[in-house]
Amino acid sequence: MRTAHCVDTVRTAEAALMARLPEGALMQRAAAGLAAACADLLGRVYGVRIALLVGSGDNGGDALYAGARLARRGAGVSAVLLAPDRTHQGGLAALTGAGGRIADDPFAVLATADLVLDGIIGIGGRGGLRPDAIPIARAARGSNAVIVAVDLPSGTDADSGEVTGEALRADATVTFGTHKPGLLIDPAREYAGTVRLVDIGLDAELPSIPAVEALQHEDVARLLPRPSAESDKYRRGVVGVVAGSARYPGAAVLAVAGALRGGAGAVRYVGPATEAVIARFPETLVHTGPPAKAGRVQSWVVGPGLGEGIGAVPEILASDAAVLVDADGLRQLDPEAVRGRSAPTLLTPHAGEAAALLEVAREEVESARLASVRELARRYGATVLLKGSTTLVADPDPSVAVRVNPMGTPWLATAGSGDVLSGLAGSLLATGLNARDAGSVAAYLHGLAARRAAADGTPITSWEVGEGVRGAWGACVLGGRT
Ligand SMILES: NC(=O)C1=CN([C@@H]2O[C@H](COP(=O)(O)OP(=O)(O)OC[C@H]3O[C@@H](n4cnc5c(N)ncnc54)[C@H](O)[C@@H]3O)[C@@H](O)[C@H]2O)[C@@H](O)CC1
Ligand SMILES: [K+]
Repeated sequence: MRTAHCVDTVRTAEAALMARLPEGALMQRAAAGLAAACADLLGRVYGVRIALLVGSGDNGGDALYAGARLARRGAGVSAVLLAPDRTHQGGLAALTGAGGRIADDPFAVLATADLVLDGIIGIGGRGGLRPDAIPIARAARGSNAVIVAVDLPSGTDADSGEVTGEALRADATVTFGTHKPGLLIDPAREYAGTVRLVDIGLDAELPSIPAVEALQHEDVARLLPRPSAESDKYRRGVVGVVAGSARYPGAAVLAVAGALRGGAGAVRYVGPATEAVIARFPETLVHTGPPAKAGRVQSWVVGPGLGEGIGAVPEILASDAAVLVDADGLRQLDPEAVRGRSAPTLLTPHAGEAAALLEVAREEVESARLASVRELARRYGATVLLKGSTTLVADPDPSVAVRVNPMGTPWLATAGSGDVLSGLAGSLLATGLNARDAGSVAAYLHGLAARRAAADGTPITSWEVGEGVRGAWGACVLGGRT
């Protein structure tokens, strides 16, 4: 599991750790890790030209001490001081003592740099880059240098992943002690490049429940259902899929495709697309009457491609099975009906659907994904999976870590991929996973299946994503054993 903590938590943990260490020790650990990561990225240090962008706080201090270490190993290091009268004095002395210098002409230094260390602002920053930093950040980005962000890309918000002004896009970020939520959540995540975590001994001081967490192969392997010797198809769980319409029969087929690969012992399909479903998946149990008469299920998936046929939603919400509501099913969703449920409920909107539920503009959801998913979970008293480039899964209890899916790929932005995801997550619900685990494991398998299918750089279809779930499942189980 990769975990991320918010700034306040990091500050408290750092204070507790610093109280037990000699002064400056923590910054030295950070700088040593940062310098080592730069050396790794560059492949060599001697003769390399490095520009440090140094702001007014300790983030700049980290850059200066790392620069000093690299200068001692033969790099030519120049510091661009953005706030010369408030520069970290110890760091500056270390740099000049090691042969580094202060840049007279920042633009000339940046034009020839091989590597730029962005130490403008770290966790103490508020808002985007200030006007004086913007031309310098643009010159860095316009150069041929590799840009390494210190702790986080300057101008991005550590806690939320929001980018309110201009920020400096990095090729890599070296972060200290723990990930920050913004490094895992778009839009800030896109600015971070490859993220490396430097251990500065903070773990023991951090709370065990992070703000945000991301599953890895072994976590998924641990959560995946496994049938036992006594299992029969009913004990493995039955998932009911209420999807599709005369206009969108394919949504039913794709949701069933996902449901068949999520570990449930049987899939019931209820709706008007029985012929299309049976033609592809003869193993499906089909029913054309109301869902309540379809037979026992442990979970329902309702919504994909329903069009105007959303009349089944209240009936399904009134059942005592776990319920996943997606797509058209999210229209006119009654918060009271959702709140009143005792069985798990998972809502799976994309940004547009989430915006409609929250009655805000889509852009507002996209720019503040973490706040939006938390607000939806709070309002509906349900688990919410907000789809997108970094899919988030929030529990209605705000003290529970929000899961962020690290396995997305832009290739998943293709018609029908959400239908596969909802079937898959609903199937995992039927096997007994709670809503947060079912949603986050489904998003992970779905993303991994898409990545594997698109590994040769060619576009993929939602059908292929469904087909790829088995391979993704296997990769997690095999990877999880190591
Ligand atoms: N606290 C600690 O023990 C450690 C901190 N470390 C480093 O210290 C950083 C935090 O240092 P600070 O608390 O000094 O804060 P920062 O260095 O992140 O920045 C704070 C300074 O930037 C200014 N500022 C705020 N928003 C700005 C903006 N938009 N544009 C320009 N300037 C802005 C503030 O006025 C303040 O002077 C971490 O991100 C990390 O890099 C590491 O050395 C590890 C140990
Ligand atoms: K930074």
